[in-house]
Amino acid sequence: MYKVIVTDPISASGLKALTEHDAFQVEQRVGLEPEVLAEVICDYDALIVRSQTQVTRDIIQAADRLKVIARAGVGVDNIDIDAATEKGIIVINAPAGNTIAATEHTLAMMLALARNIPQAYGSLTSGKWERKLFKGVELYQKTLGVVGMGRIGTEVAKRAKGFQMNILGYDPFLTEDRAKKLGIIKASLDEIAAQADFITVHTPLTPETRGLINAEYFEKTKKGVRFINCARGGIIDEQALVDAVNSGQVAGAAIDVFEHEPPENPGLTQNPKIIVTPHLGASTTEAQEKVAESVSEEIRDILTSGSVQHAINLPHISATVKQKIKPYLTLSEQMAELLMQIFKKAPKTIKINYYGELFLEDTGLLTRQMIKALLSYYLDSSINIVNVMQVLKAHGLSYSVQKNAAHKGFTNFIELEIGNGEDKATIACTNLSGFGGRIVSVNGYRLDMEPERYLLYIDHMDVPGMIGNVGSVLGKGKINIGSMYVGRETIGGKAVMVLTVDKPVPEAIRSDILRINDLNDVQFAEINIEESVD
Ligand SMILES: NC(=O)C1=CN([C@@H]2O[C@H](COP(=O)(O)OP(=O)(O)OC[C@H]3O[C@@H](n4cnc5c(N)ncnc54)[C@H](O)[C@@H]3O)[C@@H](O)[C@H]2O)C=CC1
Ligand SMILES: O=C(O)C(=O)COP(=O)(O)O
Repeated sequence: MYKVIVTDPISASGLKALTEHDAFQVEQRVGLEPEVLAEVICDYDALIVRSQTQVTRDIIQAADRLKVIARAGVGVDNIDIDAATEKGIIVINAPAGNTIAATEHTLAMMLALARNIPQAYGSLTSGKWERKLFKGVELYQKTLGVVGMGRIGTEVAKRAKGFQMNILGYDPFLTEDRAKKLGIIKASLDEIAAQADFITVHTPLTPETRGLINAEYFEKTKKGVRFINCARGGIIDEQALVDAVNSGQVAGAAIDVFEHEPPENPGLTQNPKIIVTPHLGASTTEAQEKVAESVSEEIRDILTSGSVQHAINLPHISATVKQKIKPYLTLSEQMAELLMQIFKKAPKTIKINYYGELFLEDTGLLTRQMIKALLSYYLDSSINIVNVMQVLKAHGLSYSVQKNAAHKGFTNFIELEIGNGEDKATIACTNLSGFGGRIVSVNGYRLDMEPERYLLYIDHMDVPGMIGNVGSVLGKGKINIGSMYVGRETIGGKAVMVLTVDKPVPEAIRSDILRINDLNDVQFAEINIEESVD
C-alpha cells in the first residue's frame, strides 16, 4: 500500500486516480506545522503540495520512505530541490493545469488596474459616489511588455492582442520566428522599459530573476507605466516598486504574489495605486481539478510503473524519443551490471560512447541508468536515477559521454568503458530490430549475446577441448548451459566465452573451472532481467 499525504488544499475529485486505486491510501492533512510534517513524513511514499507548504531540507531529510514530491501547480520554489535530489526523491509539477487560470487572472488584473475597479468598488461600497477620482486608461493601442514568454506569458500575449495592444516579448528562448508567428515583437528588457505602457512578468523566481525589475529598471521606464506580477513575489523588488509608485514614475501596479506570503509590507498592500490579490492566479475550479488530476495520475504511474513525465530533477525526454530509446533502457543497465561483475573493482573513470543517430540527443536517462547500475554494485542501494549524478560527484568519479552519428556496423550502439588505474573493461550493446537486445562485445571480443539472468564470463586461451572441459565441470555440478557465445583474438590466441546458465554457479564449481588448463579467469554474474523504467 502506498501512502500519500496532501498538505495544501487540493481538489478532492481531482485526486481520484489515487483515492479510487486499491494500492493507494490518501490522507489530507492541510495546514500541518512544519515540525509536525517533519515528524510524520517518514510514513509516506508521496507528498502533494501547492505553494503554501514549505518543503524544507529538514522535512526532506526525515522523509525516509518518500519517493515523490508533487507540486499541484507550476512554481517549485517552496521545495528544496537539491535536498530532494540528494535523497533520490523525484520532484514533479503540473505545468500546464493552471496556465489558463493564471493567464485570465493576469488579464483581469490588468483591466482592473487600468480602470481602478477595486478602488472604485471600495469607494462605492463605503457609501461614496466618486466618478472623477477613478478615471482610467484604455488598453487599446497601448504597448504591453511581457517578460517571460513561456506558457502563461504566451497566452497573455495572445489575449492582449484581442485588445489590440502592441506586444513586446522578452525571453532568452524567444526566437524571431516564434515572435513573428505570435504576431509580437521580440525585445530586450531595456526596449520594453523604453516603450511599454504596461509590463507583466511571467518568469519563475530564480537567482537571475530575483529583483529583475528593480529601482534601476524603474528609472528607465516610461513615466506612468503600470506593472503586473502574477508570477512570483520578488521578481519585482517590492520596496523599489512602492518607491516608484509613490514618486509617480509608476502609475500603478497589480500584484498577486509577494516576497513573503502573507505580505508584510503595508506600503505595498495599502497603497491606493497598487491593487492586490492573495495569490489567486491558479485558484479556479477548473485549474485546481486539472493540477490535482495531473499530479495524482503521475504519482500513480511513477509508483506503479516507474513512468515519469514532469520531473523537475530528471532529464526531460519527449514521449517520442522515450519510445525510441525504450529498448535500450533495460539493456544498457544490464550491460553495466555485467561489466561491473567482470571487472570486480570500483571504477574511477566511466566513459560512455553513443553511436548512431538515435543517440544524438536525449541520452541523459540512459547515462543515468548505466551509472546507477555501476555504482549500485559497490555503494548502497539508495542510489536511483534521481540522485545518481550527485553520488557520482560526491565519490569523485569522472565520467565522459561522447556521441557519434557513425554506425560502427549497427544502426545504434552503446559502448561503456570503466577504468581504475591501468585496468579497464569495456562492453557494448545494440538492439536488433525484431530480435531484441544484444551484448555485442566484451573487452573488445565480438559476441552476439542475448542477456539472461545468470552468466559465466570466462577468459581463456583458444585451445581445443576448452568448451568441453568447461561443459563437463558444469555438468558434474548439475548446472545446465542455456547458450554459449565465444569470441577470440586470433586462432590459438586469447579468447572469451560467455555462457548463460539456468541457476547460480556456486563458488566451489567456479574454483573447479578455474583449475582448467589455459583458463585465465572465470566470473559468475547475475543481472536483473526485469524491465526498468518505461
Ligand atoms: N499566481 C499564480 O497563482 C501562478 C503563478 N505561476 C507562476 O507564473 C510563472 C510562469 O509560469 P509558466 O508560464 O507556466 O512557466 P514557463 O516555464 O512556461 O515559463 C517561464 C518562462 O520564463 C522564461 N525565463 C526564465 N528566466 C528568464 C529571464 N531571466 N528573463 C526572461 N524570461 C525568463 C523561461 O524561458 C520561460 O519561457 C512561474 O513563476 C509560475 O510559478 C503559475 C501559475 C499560477
Ligand atoms: O502554480 C503556481 O506556480 C502557483 O503559483 C499557484 O500556486 P497555488 O497552487 O495556488 O498555491
